[in-house]
Amino acid sequence: MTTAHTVRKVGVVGWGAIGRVAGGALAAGGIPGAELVCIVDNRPLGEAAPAPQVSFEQALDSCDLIVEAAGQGVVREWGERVLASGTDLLVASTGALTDDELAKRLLAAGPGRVYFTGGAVGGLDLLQSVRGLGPLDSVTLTTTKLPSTLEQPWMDEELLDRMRSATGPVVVMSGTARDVPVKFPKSTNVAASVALAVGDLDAVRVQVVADPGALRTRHVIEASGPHGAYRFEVAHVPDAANPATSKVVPHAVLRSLAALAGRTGQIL
Ligand SMILES: NC(=O)C1=CN([C@@H]2O[C@H](COP(=O)(O)OP(=O)(O)OC[C@H]3O[C@@H](n4cnc5c(N)ncnc54)[C@H](O)[C@@H]3O)[C@@H](O)[C@H]2O)C=CC1
Ligand SMILES: O=C([O-])CC(=O)C(=O)O
Repeated sequence: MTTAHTVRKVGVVGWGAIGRVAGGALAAGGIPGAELVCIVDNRPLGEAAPAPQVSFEQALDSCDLIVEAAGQGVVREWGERVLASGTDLLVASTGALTDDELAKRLLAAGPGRVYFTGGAVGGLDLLQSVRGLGPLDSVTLTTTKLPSTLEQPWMDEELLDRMRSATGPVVVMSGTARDVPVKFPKSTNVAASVALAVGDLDAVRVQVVADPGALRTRHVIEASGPHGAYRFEVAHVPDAANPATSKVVPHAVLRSLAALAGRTGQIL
């Protein structure tokens, strides 16, 4: 049986390191079955943008899929309205889901559907599959980045000094996937993504490490339980303009869009 496909009309919210690359590829026809219809950003984008810059409300009128590539605040502020308007939402800032109430509301909202991109980490599909065998005993994530990408307004001078003068790795926070993405909102969404796969924010122990030698951003996921042991390690080249974000992330968004547009064979 053949299925009639409609072209997904995509709006990108956030024209930064992720949005520009993902939106640019969409505008160039890189994802069969999906087209870039509009862009939302709180900064003026000028003539060079490949689709009209519109308000969020206008985007909801013209799109059937919104890609969030702007920050956790946008998911908090707009997530439910996107879904209630019947528009699907692909979320990059998964850290917003550490708020249980918001997560419940988003997962219950509709008729639009919410999706999460795997972003900078791999292995989420397998970790999600493992849930079928029962709970894991231990899940850890260690994220190592350049110190400048981890500086936060809540840090005291002593910690900032240690990070800035470090000659080797410095642990800047240890916590759970519930605590960490709130403290590093632009840098540790991956912790929430691992927790989404495992199904438990509190079960995922996270270490955030600042390392002046981290020319590549590393994420190491280790998990074990009665049924097996799992280890996924990535070392990404950071985006040149925004080294907090790994260069691969817009391509993870594009992969998610290809799956949603449903035009290619796909490992889901
Ligand atoms: N799941 C994952 O693995 C990853 C997730 N992220 C998430 O994606 C977000 C975006 O990442 P990048 O593109 O690297 O950031 P970026 O800082 O390069 O770009 C963000 C863009 O969003 C715009 N923006 C911010 N707030 C807005 C608002 N309220 N309304 C409209 N536009 C707004 C900014 O003006 C900017 O153009 C990050 O903040 C982070 O939460 C980032 C990297 C990996
Ligand atoms: O891009 C990365 O490596 C991870 C990142 O910034 C995030 O999870 O927010």
